[in-house]
Formats: sequence, C-alpha cells, structure tokens
Amino acid sequence: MQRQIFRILVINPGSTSTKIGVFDNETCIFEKTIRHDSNEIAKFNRVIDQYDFRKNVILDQLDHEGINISKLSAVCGRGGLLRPIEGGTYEVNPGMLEDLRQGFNGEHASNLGGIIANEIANGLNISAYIVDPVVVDEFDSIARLSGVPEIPRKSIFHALNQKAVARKAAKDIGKAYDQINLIITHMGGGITVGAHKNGKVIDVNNGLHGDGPFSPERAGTVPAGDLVALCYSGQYYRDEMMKKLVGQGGLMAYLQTSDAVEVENRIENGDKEATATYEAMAYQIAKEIGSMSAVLEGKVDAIIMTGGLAYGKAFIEMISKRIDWIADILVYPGENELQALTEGTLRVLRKEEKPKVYPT
Ligand SMILES: Nc1ncnc2c1ncn2[C@@H]1O[C@H](COP(=O)(O)OP(=O)(O)O)[C@@H](O)[C@H]1O
Ligand SMILES: CCCC(=O)OP(=O)(O)O
Repeated sequence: MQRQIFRILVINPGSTSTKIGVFDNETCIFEKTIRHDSNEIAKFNRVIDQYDFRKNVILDQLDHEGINISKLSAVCGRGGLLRPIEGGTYEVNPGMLEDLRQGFNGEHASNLGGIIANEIANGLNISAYIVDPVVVDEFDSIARLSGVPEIPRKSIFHALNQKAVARKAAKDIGKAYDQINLIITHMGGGITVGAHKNGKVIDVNNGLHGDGPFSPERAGTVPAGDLVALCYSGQYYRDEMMKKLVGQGGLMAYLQTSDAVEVENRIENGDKEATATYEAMAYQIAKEIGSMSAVLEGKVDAIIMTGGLAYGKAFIEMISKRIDWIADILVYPGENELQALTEGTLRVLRKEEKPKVYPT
C-alpha cells in the first residue's frame, strides 16, 4: 500500500528572519530564509504589529515560487511566549491565540508563528499546530530561584532547535538522548545555553529578557542595580527600556547592526571596535557554558554549538579556546527547526501521537 503524502507548510518567525518550508512528508520541497533589516523590524512597536508584514512576506514568497497552498494538509508555526508547558505538538486553540496576541510571557517574533499558521489554515479548513514552543519548561526546582521571590527564573529558550539538535547529537555520539548530558548553545538573534541532563533541559538562561550572554540584538544579564537606576532616571519610557534589552541591545547597541556577517566583514577590515565587541560576546557565551558545566556537576558528554552564528568559524574558535577543556565540541551550524516542526506535525497527522491541548 502506498504511504499517504501530507503536504505541510511550516513557519518560523525569528527576531532577525522569517524562515518557511513546504514539506511532502519528511521531504522538503521548498525552503527559504528571509532576513529582515533591523531598521525595518525596529519600526514596529509590538510584535503583533508585524503580523501583516510577516504574513505578506510568507504569502508573497509562496506565490513567487508557484506553490499552491490549497493542497496543504496542515500548517505549523513556531510556538511563542505562552504559559510554561511541556514539549510536544499542540493544536492551535482560541486560548492559545489570545495568549500569543497578548504575549503572555513577553514579546518575541515566535508569537506570530501560531497566529499566522492559524490564519492560513482557517482559510483552507485544515488544522494549525505549534511544536516545542520557546516556553517548554523542564527546570529542576533549584533552577527557579533568582534571589528575589517575586522574580522566579523562567525557561524561555530555543526549545525547538535545542531539542532537535540534541537528538541529532545523541545519534552522532551513538547514545540515547535520555542517557547523556549535553550543553547546547543556540546562537541566533538571541542566545541560549541549556543544560540537558538525561533528556531534560534542567536549566537554561532566559534568552529573551532574562539573563545570559549578550547577543546580536539582546542585552543578556546587566548589572541589576544600575538597570533599576536607569529605569527610574526619568530619561526613558518603559518601552524604550525594554527595547534596550530586546531588539536594540547587544551587537545592535555597540555596533548598530545585528548582522554577524557584517560584523565579521568589519573585523576583517581591521575595525577594532567590532573585534572587541565580538570577542566580548564570545567571552560571555563561554562563561555561560562554564556555568552550565557546574549545573551538570562536570559530567558533560558534549558541548554543542548551533544557530546562525555557528557558521562563523572564527567566532566558534573565540568561544572554544575558553571551554574546550570541559568536553568535546560539536558544531551544527544553522538550525533544524523547519524539519522539527514538520516531524512534530507528521506525528499527529499520522496519528502516532494525539495533539496536546493548550491549557487556558
Ligand atoms: N554564514 C554566517 N556566518 C556568520 N553569521 C551568520 C551567518 N549566517 C547567519 N549569521 C548570523 O546569525 C544570526 C541569525 O541567526 P538565526 O539563527 O538565523 O537567527 P534568528 O532565527 O534568531 O532570526 C545573525 O546575526 C546572522 O547575521
Ligand atoms: C525567545 C527565545 C528564542 C529566541 O531568542 O529566538 P530568536 O533567536 O529566533 O530570536
């Protein structure tokens, strides 16, 4: 008997890009990364204001490629800042849409994934899903304490790619994911460093507006007292302060670009400020990896580097020289997110798994 072919549109809005793919079962028939100019993104006050812009970018691209969306079996988007939930595939429901629109746990482009997927799916009378959203929470209880009881630490990270890369690395190492310990460093517009202990992410920096290294467009950890003082200085509105942390922080603040390729070009041309800033970002990432090795009590099977920045060989070297004594380093540049969204959707369409119901 011939296997049924499901055609799936997958949508991955990131802070600096929108990635889309069309898959016939596991086979990718079309894939595109649309990089956005940081000035264009900065024009929007809230993520939800980018809805029409990002949706049109996707539909125009599909139209340009001559892809007929009427043949789709399902649409799947990257899941955003919802309530903390376990990993898996969730069918988009009204409560989820409301939380994505509000930004229940904050503002990030991934909030648009489920909303746009739902809009396209509705028009075709098919289902919309999200897989392993950025709020997947597997923290050990010890990791939740911040030092201020009203401010618990949160699990907000590149869950989709960290889980997908973890499974790939486990396969490459020749062991089961739930029998090894990994430190996974995803380096995109945001940067998250997760401690994966026997298949669970027991600690990770909150890569949105929490803590950790600075990134192409985020501040990461900043000295807390000085931050409070700046908030109350009367110089900035709340939204302006948030933009300093997310969107206009990190490389954007120091070098006025979130494009690491441009920074690397400037470094090659002898720009000393670009070199010093890039070195500092690598230094902070290495520090975070070191701290996650303490979380895992030194029992680390491998350190994984992934995301867009992992394409930069010199950058990987800047980090590696500080941490290569901890464990072997495996580099998986880019991400497996489109494939991971597809696989999560296929498990449901093939009835191998029931879709999870988002709690509201
Ligand atoms: N070949 C490359 N070499 C170095 N950096 C790269 C390369 N390709 C992309 N990047 C950088 O990776 C970052 C974006 O990573 P990505 O994982 O695509 O981000 P996001 O999904 O958060 O938008 C940007 O700073 C981009 O300039
Ligand atoms: C909110 C954590 C995920 C994240 O930072 O994604 P991007 O790097 O795609 O912005």
